[in-house]
Amino acid sequence: MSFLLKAQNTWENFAKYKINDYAKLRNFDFGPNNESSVSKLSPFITHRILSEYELIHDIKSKYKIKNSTKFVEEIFWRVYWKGWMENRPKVWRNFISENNLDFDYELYESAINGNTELDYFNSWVHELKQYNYLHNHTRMWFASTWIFNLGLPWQLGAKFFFKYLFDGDASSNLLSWRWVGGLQTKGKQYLFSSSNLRKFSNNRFKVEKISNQQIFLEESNQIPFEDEIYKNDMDPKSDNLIMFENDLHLATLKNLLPSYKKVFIILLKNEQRQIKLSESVLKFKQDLVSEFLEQFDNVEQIDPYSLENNFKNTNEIDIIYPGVGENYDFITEFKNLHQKKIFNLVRDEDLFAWKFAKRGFFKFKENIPKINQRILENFSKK
Ligand SMILES: Cc1cc2nc3c(=O)[nH]c(=O)nc-3n(C[C@H](O)[C@H](O)[C@H](O)COP(=O)(O)OP(=O)(O)OC[C@H]3O[C@@H](n4cnc5c(N)ncnc54)[C@H](O)[C@@H]3O)c2cc1C
Repeated sequence: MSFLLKAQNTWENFAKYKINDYAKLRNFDFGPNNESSVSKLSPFITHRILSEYELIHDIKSKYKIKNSTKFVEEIFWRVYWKGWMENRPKVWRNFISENNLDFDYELYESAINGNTELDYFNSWVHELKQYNYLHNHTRMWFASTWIFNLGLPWQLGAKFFFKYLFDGDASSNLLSWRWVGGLQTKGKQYLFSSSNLRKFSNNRFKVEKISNQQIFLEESNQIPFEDEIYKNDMDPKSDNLIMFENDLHLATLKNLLPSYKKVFIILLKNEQRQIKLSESVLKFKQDLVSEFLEQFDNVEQIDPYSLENNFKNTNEIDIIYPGVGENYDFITEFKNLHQKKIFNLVRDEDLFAWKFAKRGFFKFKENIPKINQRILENFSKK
């Protein structure tokens, strides 16, 4: 079965049979081999096999689901994190350039190998490596244990997640780790109790006491707002287009791509990444790209190293804007090295929603009805 079909089936099944219980059950992690209360759509949403906005549209117009507030809100957490990062891309740049971390290397090694004294933590490490996924509550417990119990740098935890998650995403991952650590909502750390762990793991993890160290993370530099991104739109400006594996949204790209002379897809290799990915994640990404390629005659995957050669005689290139993260860093470096002009194509719904993500989620949430309205308007034009 194709990934697109698998994604659509998973979504349909969830929307028809599970979304009603989502608010009640979403915090329970019943374990990787048990029926899940959450959608497990994140690997697809992260690569835009399904888009956040089409899910919202389906909920409102196709399935007409009434009891969906909590699920819609969670989808909007993703949109909010994306927007927050677009408004403050320096957070990503600081994260990538922070290489002088002071930590206990032996403890770090035992953490990433699942050999610590904490059985529950070890089991999450093995689960992450085996399934390339963790439930949201488990991600919160994991990050809290990593930072406050083991005393390891949050940046290394975020990189460890990137390496193994099929849904690894610059904004959701980084900002969630910062949120757990108390950097995102200043002074508000995420700590959990043994009773919380016992209840929401459905009695799988029974621990006497969760011990934490007194750790207070601080950020020395101010993080300025940036607004360059809002100068973009979705209109083609050149004859050639570059896209990346984290936006393969067939429904909205199928009309756009044939209008280009040539479209190139780039999937970065580990040598070109600041954060190295596991073989399984790279393979998953490659499989998604290969499936996408089959849909078009003028789309070709190219080796990132051959970019210079392919664009020897071209100065202007459009890209499907991949968001703050490794892909955008790569293309920015290429642009600067070879003096190219790059035009970012950014979707209207993204631009519309992101501008509300300058402060906390609760301010953003007040604007969800406006964003929903915009989604419905845009879908009715298509
Ligand atoms: C430390 C930490 C790291 C994380 N790293 C990532 C990451 O790299 N990529 C990623 O997509 N999510 C990340 N999340 C958010 C969240 O855990 C996952 O999106 C969710 O668990 C995916 O499972 P699901 O699709 O079954 O979620 P569901 O509960 O079914 O939610 C549906 C969709 O809503 C979005 N969503 C739900 N909860 C959140 C949330 N808290 N923040 C942002 N979006 C959310 C996702 O797109 C998800 O697929 C992280 C959370 C934490 C605490």
